[in-house]
Amino acid sequence: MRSARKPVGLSHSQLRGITSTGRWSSPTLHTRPLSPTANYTGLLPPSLLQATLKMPNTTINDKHTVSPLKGGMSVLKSRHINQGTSFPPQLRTSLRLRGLVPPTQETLDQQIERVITFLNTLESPIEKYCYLSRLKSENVTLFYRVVIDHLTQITPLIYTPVVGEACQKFSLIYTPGLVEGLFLSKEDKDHIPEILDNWPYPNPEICVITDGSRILGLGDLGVNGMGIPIGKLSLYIAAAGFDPSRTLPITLDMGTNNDKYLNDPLYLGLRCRRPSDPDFFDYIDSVMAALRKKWPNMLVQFEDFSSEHAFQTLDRYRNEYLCFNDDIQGTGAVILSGFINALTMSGVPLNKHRILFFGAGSAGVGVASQLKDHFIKSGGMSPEAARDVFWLVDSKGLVTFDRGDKLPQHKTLFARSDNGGKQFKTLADVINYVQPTALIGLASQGGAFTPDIIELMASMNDRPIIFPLSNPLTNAECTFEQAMIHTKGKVLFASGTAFPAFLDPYSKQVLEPGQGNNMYIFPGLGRGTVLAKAERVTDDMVYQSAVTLAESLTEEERSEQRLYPRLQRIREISALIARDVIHTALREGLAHEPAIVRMYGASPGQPVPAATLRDEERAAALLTYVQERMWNPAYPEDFSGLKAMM
Ligand SMILES: NC(=O)C1=CN([C@@H]2O[C@H](COP(=O)(O)OP(=O)(O)OC[C@H]3O[C@@H](n4cnc5c(N)ncnc54)[C@H](OP(=O)(O)O)[C@@H]3O)[C@@H](O)[C@H]2O)C=CC1
Ligand SMILES: CC(=O)C(=O)O
Ligand SMILES: [Mg+2]
Repeated sequence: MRSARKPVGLSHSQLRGITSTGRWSSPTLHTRPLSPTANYTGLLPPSLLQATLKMPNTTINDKHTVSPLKGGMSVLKSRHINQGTSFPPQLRTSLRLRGLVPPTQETLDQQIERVITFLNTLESPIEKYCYLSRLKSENVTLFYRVVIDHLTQITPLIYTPVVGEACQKFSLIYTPGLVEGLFLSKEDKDHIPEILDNWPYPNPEICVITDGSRILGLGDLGVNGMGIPIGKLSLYIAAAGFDPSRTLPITLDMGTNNDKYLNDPLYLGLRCRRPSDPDFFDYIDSVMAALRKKWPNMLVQFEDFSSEHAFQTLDRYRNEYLCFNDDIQGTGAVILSGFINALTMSGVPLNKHRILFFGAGSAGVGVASQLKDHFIKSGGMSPEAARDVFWLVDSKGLVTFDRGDKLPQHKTLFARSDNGGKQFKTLADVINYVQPTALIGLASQGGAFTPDIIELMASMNDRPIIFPLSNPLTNAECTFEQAMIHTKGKVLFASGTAFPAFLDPYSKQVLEPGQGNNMYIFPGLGRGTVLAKAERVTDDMVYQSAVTLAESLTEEERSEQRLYPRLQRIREISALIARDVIHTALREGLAHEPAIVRMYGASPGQPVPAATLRDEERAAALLTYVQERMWNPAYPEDFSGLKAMM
């Protein structure tokens, strides 16, 4: 087996995108099948050769060369195939697994019980995160069954808040051997197609892409931001049934302006500052073009870009590519949805609301824009009157045209000119001036809604709407308990990260706070867009996802004063959102999936009349169509697919 030839299979350039340090790293080994005739000695450090065992269908002999292997370890190391202790006896024989797993055969439920029991013995959230990441890399089916069956326990571990800590420590907890996404370094600008070729799974349907410049409310985390695309895509899979092997997390490594990481010897990203705007757009243009060339139908979700780049990339690509920005549009939709329900409960007519945003970045302006559209569409207000419902506060105070600083374009959408030359610096001053009915926190300033601020809101409103939406938990502007206590139970509340339930001493009810997080929107929005083979993601599709979410509450949920449905229903909700997003695509003539357009008697790209879309039978059939295409984690009963490995 030992070849006299120079190593082939993995050249240095083929490793691009998988290692961002230039150091040898075992994830490189997942990039493409290793050549059975190659000698990898010298190409890989001996300690890392062990990691080649992770490669399906390969093993290493004692001379450090790679040879094909059927069954055995290759099965256990294939995360999409591995069943561990669930493999039945006859399969253990044909797959040569006997002795490699403990003799007891377990059901998936028993495996889940072990995972949860062990998870509960771990103390720190980050240990739990690492354990779950490892589990996902070893057995995808078990991992997602655990997530789906224990959503309220697991979501905070794989998403906000713990994903925030995981990102901050990404370089520290990085595990060689775990390939969860692609790193596209700006130094690799001339190798982007080659890096995309390295991705081991064919035809991704959806990618979440970040440049790590504004991760949750934690700022510029550089390449450590990778935890966010991974976490978001885990929710796409769990909540909307995307096939795990067809999701692609991407982190653009364009350097970081965070000195802490630039000086951290363990930091895994480029050690340089972020590029100028022309260089940023030049690079991201190349990435977008390469993505479309390789995977023309893939939906791209932009995530956690610094605010100006978030708006600029959305404007630049939204009509040309199938894409959306989750922080602007997904957040806009989820908060509009909670707001629609809060409006009813507040008893204040739509046109009497005065809404104050604490934070004027991508999320703040994204939400304000979505609410404004609703005030126009549903409230019959003129664009000018709807615009006047909103006030923005940023780090310099109330955003006004005559404040003296140059406003970025997105702030001009809601900057005030009716302030009579007066400027307001503190939040309390602004509240006293605006007299808001709703206070929305999207400024990443943990604790900014002090008892005084909350009481001020309560003094002005029978049912103040207070949404501390910043993430992770440490950045929330106030807790549910504080909001309840300081409004004497009157608050209409939603937070970005989930807070525990609270026994309201006034109503004696145990109340669960709403979670106003875009995770209620993006899975269904993405599912609908991809299933419809939509040409692009339109404002109407985003708006519809908000309306569907708002209408999805059951009577019981409404009687519990919820603004959002129970998280446990998220798959059901995502299917409804996907169905209604497809309807919108059909109405707009943007759907191209033949099977779907045929259901409505149309051809691809042909608008379907609103009356046809109201047909309840077709709507029910479309919902079934969506549900039947949701990936459901379960071990196969038919093992013929494994024949090749026997
Ligand atoms: N619940 C959810 O689903 C979502 C929550 N978020 C959360 O929202 C937060 C903001 O995100 P995003 O808008 O994208 O971030 P940005 O960085 O784009 O915006 C942050 C805004 O907060 C303002 N700000 C900063 N410090 C203060 C201060 N002391 N007083 C008042 N305003 C201040 C900034 O002001 P300036 O412009 O002057 O710098 C800026 O306008 C994050 O915590 C994020 O996690 C985001 C998306 C979804
Ligand atoms: C939830 C989310 O997208 C954020 O905090 O950025
Ligand atoms: Mg985000």
